[in-house]
Amino acid sequence: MPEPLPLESGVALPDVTVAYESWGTFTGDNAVLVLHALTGDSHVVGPAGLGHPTPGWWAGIIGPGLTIDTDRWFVVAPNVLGGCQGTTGPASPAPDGRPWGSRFPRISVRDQVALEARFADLLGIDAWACVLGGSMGGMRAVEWAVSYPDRVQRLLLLACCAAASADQIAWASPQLAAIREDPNWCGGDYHDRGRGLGPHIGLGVARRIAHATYRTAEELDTRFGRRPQPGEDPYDATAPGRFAVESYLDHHAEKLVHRFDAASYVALTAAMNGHDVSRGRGTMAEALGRVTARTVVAGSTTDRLYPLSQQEELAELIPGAGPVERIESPYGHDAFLIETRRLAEILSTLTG
Ligand SMILES: CC(=O)SCCNC(=O)CCNC(=O)[C@H](O)C(C)(C)COP(=O)(O)OP(=O)(O)OC[C@H]1O[C@@H](n2cnc3c(N)ncnc32)[C@H](O)[C@@H]1OP(=O)(O)O
Ligand SMILES: N[C@@H](CCO)C(=O)O
Repeated sequence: MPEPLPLESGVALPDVTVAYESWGTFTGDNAVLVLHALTGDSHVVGPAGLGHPTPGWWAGIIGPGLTIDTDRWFVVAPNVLGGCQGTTGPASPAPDGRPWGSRFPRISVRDQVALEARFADLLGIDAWACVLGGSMGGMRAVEWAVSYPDRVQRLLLLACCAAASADQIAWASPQLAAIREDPNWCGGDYHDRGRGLGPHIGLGVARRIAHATYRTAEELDTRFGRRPQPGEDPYDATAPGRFAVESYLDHHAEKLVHRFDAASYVALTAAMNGHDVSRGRGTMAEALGRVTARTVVAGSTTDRLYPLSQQEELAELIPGAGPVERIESPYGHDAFLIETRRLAEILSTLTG
């Protein structure tokens, strides 16, 4: 970006880069903005590989002939400000050439959206035909519709909230502590210490905590029960092995540690904690009353982290939004990534 980005904190962030992916052709009124979740990225469509750590997280929904048909829509997925997939974040070089590290300024969901609005300006997109996102992506989507009502024509809010709750901040708290108390955190200035010398243990602990909140007690019980991980014995007195569910969480921790930066995890989690679309805008009803987009709100019936009551609040206070579209799923919060058939059904009411 040619100009520094003024942040809510009063700091101006220089040399901001936005990395993004897009599919389809822009015809002036067909742009769809897809906003990823905490550890997601711009890779919404396509296989893993070629620099992409995970396969596209909505590959079954977006593409030629699919629900968001890229023969019709121009789909844009930017990587978030503060993340680690190409858009400026704590691991990016500051103007002095060294990683920002602890010097990376505090950012908010509003700052992330302000950058995305500038990015839209650069692409020549005055208004999005649709903005959609789940979880942290949903926080940005609702912030977009409140900050720039005339730039959002349709809105899909998935598994998200109008303001982070005390419960969500509480779950984030041990995750942040695990990273910051890892001796390799080094106050946030570990990026130039060399590969393998970051706070990987802390990030892994954070992911284990988070991943358990993304799923449900019932699913974990049904799927893993009290089974030991094959070849391991949790009752071995000298070298206790793991239960299968522990091994499962270890696996998700290890995968994240290999693809994600701990300082981004901290910066993004802090931004999510600060999310409150009504901050400085009167009551929640007044803030959400600014939305003019045709809106659909959807949530998972078993989401214990972003409970359906949060989506009910959004649906109730956003003018014209119908009742919440319920995603009946055993998968809790992660339903917005897994239940693609139901998601396609919900999306087609907006983009079909
Ligand atoms: C909107 C966004 O952009 S969000 C970002 C999306 N991507 C991610 O978050 C990546 C991390 N993954 C996840 O969060 C979830 O796996 C999802 C939501 C993407 C998919 O969920 P599911 O399909 O239900 O996958 P699930 O949670 O069962 O995990 C499967 C993995 O666990 C492994 N696993 C299952 N049981 C065990 C066990 N007992 N021990 C070790 N590993 C295990 C599987 O082998 C599989 O490994 P792989 O992913 O390396 O192939
Ligand atoms: N699996 C998702 C869940 C958070 O919404 C992520 O890692 O971003």
